[in-house]
Parts: sequence; C-alpha cells; structure tokens
Amino acid sequence: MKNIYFIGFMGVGKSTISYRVSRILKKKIIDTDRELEKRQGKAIHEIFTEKGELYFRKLESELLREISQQTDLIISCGGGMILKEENRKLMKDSGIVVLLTATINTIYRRVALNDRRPLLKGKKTKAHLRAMYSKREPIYKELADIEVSINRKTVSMISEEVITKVKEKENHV
Ligand SMILES: Nc1ncnc2c1ncn2[C@@H]1O[C@H](COP(=O)(O)OP(=O)(O)OP(=O)(O)O)[C@@H](O)[C@H]1O
Ligand SMILES: O=C(O)C1=C[C@@H](O)[C@@H](O)[C@H](O)C1
Ligand SMILES: [Mg+2]
Repeated sequence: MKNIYFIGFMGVGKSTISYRVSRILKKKIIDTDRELEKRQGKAIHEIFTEKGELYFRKLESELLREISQQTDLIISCGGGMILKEENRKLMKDSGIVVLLTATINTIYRRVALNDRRPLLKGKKTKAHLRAMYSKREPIYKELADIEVSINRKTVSMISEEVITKVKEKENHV
C-alpha cells in the first residue's frame, strides 16, 4: 500500500486520526512532530526557541525524505510540512494525501488548550488563526487527494470516512 499522509492546520486532529487509522489498518504510524522530538530529545517548541524555525523546517524535510522512501506507512505531518515545494512533491509521489479541515472556531477551541505550538505563542487569537489559515488553505487544498471535514464528527466517524475514501481512491488509480 502507498503511504497515507495526513495534512492540515494545527489542531484539526491529524495525530489523533492517524493513530486511529493506523490501528484499524494495522499499519505503522509516524507522527513527524513526535518523531523529531524523539530524535532531538526536545519538544518542538524547544527546537524552535533554541535553533529557530528554519532549522526545524530542515529537520522536517530530511525526515520526510527518509520516510517517503518506505511504503505502507500512516504519516501524520506537522502542520507546516506542506510549505515547501520539495516536501509537497515527495508526498504526492509516494502516497495518498488526506486533508483534514475544520472551522476556525473549532481550531481556536482546540489550540487554546495548551502552549506547545510555537507559531501561536502569544498570538492565540481568532484573527491570527484566520490569517494563517487563509494563507495556507490554497496549498493544503491543491495538494490533497482526499478532503475530510471534521466538524461535529467523532474520531471513529472521521477515521472510517478517511478509510472509505482512501480505498475508493486506490481503486481508481
Ligand atoms: N474528532 C475529534 N473530536 C474531539 N476532539 C478531537 C477530535 N480529534 C482530535 N481531537 C482533540 O483535538 C486536539 C488536537 O488534536 P491533534 O493533536 O490530533 O491535532 P493535530 O492536527 O495533530 O495538531 P498539531 O498540528 O498540533 O500536530 C487534541 O486535544 C485531540 O484530543
Ligand atoms: O503549522 C505549523 O507550522 C506547525 C505545526 C506543528 O505540527 C509543528 O510542526 C510546528 O509547531 C509547526
Ligand atoms: Mg499532531
């Protein structure tokens, strides 16, 4: 099976849904944020503070290059993985890309809960989220093979919807 890449804005549920999907499909999961934290022995916000965003983006791309050479993986991507053209190409060429979408209100409610997202430090306002989201939205949509809206759905409902759509997609290639 081709890899399945989960993309989408911070807090839409990429990590949660990809873990559930990996359990249902009995596939290995890699959450790029968690994997980088494990390898660096630091939290994402610490990497940002100590080494800067550019350094984090470099690590993120190197990790993607490595894992995109494998198959049969469920991959939860960091929210900004889609920002680089080289990353988009790696995902497109090696898997099916699943975009999870949510309203700004839902995202706001979720990201307000903790402080582990460096790009929102001191800027957790709906206006800031909306500005960031609208800049990224066309990139997410352009890259996605499949789109699933998560509002008012349980983790089970979303996971089943993703799996059904991935299977449809695989049968049409
Ligand atoms: N369908 C759902 N219903 C209710 N809560 C959910 C659902 N999916 C995820 N959550 C909760 O929303 C929060 C954000 O989810 P998660 O960490 O999976 O998002 P993410 O897209 O991986 O975020 P990040 O970009 O920060 O990695 C978590 O607290 C999670 O438990
Ligand atoms: O949207 C982003 O740019 C980010 C999302 C998170 O998953 C982390 O990868 C990091 O906080 C950056
Ligand atoms: Mg995550």
